[in-house]
Amino acid sequence: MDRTRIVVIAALLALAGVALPLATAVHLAQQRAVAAEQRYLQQLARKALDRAQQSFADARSVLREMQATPLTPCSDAHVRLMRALTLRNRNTDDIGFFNGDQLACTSAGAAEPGITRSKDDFVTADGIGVSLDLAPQASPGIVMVGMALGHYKLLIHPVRFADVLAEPEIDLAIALSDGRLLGSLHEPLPEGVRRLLQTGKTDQTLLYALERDEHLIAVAAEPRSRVLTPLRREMRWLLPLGALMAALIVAVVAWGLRRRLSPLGELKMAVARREFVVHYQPLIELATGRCIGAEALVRWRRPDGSMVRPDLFIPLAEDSGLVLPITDQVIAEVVREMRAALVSDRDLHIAINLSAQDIRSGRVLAVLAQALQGSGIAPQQIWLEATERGFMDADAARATINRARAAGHAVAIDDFGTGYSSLSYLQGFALDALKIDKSFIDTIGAETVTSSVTPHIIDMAQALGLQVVAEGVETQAQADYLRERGVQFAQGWLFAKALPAAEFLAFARSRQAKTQAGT
Ligand SMILES: Nc1nc2c(ncn2[C@@H]2O[C@H](COP(=O)(O)O[C@H]3[C@@H](O)[C@H](n4cnc5c(=O)[nH]c(N)nc54)O[C@@H]3COP(=O)(O)O)[C@@H](O)[C@H]2O)c(=O)[nH]1
Repeated sequence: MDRTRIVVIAALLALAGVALPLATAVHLAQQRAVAAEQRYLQQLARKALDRAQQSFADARSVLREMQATPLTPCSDAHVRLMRALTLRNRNTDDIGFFNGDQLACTSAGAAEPGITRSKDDFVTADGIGVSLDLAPQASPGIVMVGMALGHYKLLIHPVRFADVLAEPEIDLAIALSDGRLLGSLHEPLPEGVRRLLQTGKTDQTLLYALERDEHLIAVAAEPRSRVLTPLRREMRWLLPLGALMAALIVAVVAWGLRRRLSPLGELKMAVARREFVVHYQPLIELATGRCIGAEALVRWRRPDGSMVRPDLFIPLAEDSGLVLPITDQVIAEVVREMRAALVSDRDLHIAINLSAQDIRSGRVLAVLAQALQGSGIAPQQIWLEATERGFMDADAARATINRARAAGHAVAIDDFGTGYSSLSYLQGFALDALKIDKSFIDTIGAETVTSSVTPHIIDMAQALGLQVVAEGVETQAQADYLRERGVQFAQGWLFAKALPAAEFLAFARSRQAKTQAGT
């Protein structure tokens, strides 16, 4: 994935990371505010139902007391008792005694003649007859609820059934289970609440709670706009929390982006995606001009097709330990690309660069053995190169070199002369070849201080029985000089740069053809 795509994805993630917690905070605040209001309405509805049940219970006990009195109906004492009970009981507004269906007297005294008893709308399980919407002749314009037992009927003002302390915007109402209104806190009752009592449903503008018992339904309702107050309260703490979460997500995204776009992050991804390719720099036998093999040189091919030179990422790969999987990928590529050529030409070899860590751990040998298994490539056809840095841990290096050679590989010391090791130090290691660094080859023919070192390195290497490879040969004069001094092999731009597999194989074939033709 290229940098632009990564940045775009990170920006989208950051945007989502801001939007999501903020939207969640608002949504949560809304839910909590609605739930809080709902709970409050539920409490009010419960209280209203309790209040209505209390009204019924009080009425029932007054009626029973009157039923039980031995006083002569409508006598002074009887009327006094009815008045006393009316005054004492705040759920009773008037009591009447009926002779047959004619009202004989009330708590106010003898009744006007001709007032007949109205019919009950329903009878409770304990025999109390309830009549709604009574219009007593004694108090015109007022609608009352009547409750009757035997000869007695008492009147209750409807507001007593829902007489609960609540804010003015809240509507409280009590109805019979069939929806007929018994009483409400405010008059007139809004249409939405009336519909709610009758159908159990209403529009979205109301927030409400219902409570029921066997006979009654209590409703508490308020306009949905009232939620704004608790909503603001919830937002005061949830929004900062959402903002904090958003900031955290943005910080994590920014951190991830920095990591991902850091050179190490990019290299890790490259390893995971196996973005490494191998080029092959031909190795020439100076005496014959024949191509006897190649050095495998890794390149990092970025998703946009650009190639990154190894000296730009190998040091980071070595510092981070990523060089180990990179070596593994180089081995796999060499086997995949060179298998056929190596099997058909047993004189051909490929040299693979090992890092200091590969040499120290020695695990690369198992990886190599497994890659070669069944490939038909002879271990002798794979040379291993290590720089002087790989020899710092002498015991580990010695063990790895010995195991590599025992497996059949030739081992060369690379970039010789650039480190601190001397030829005598190298005597302690069983090596096959020494590659003289380009910086020494560059001095050939030039009158520099280090010019005299190059023939000395060649002589000492030969004395130690090592094959000598000259690196970075760029001129024919250098090649001639090296051949005259007995250096067997050379590589460098004089012959060819590092080439992709197919080009290298074509180069090797044409070189073979030329040497066979004797040119
Ligand atoms: N651990 C591993 N290290 C590796 C691997 N592949 C490469 N490397 C190391 O990276 C360094 C740079 O390599 P590269 O850019 O490929 O350069 C090589 C040649 O292209 C260059 N060269 C060869 N001939 C000439 C020449 O005539 N002139 C000139 N200016 N440059 C030339 O030299 C590099 C080869 O170096 P060496 O390995 O020392 O033979 C380099 O240190 C590589 O070792 C890998 O797979 N693993």
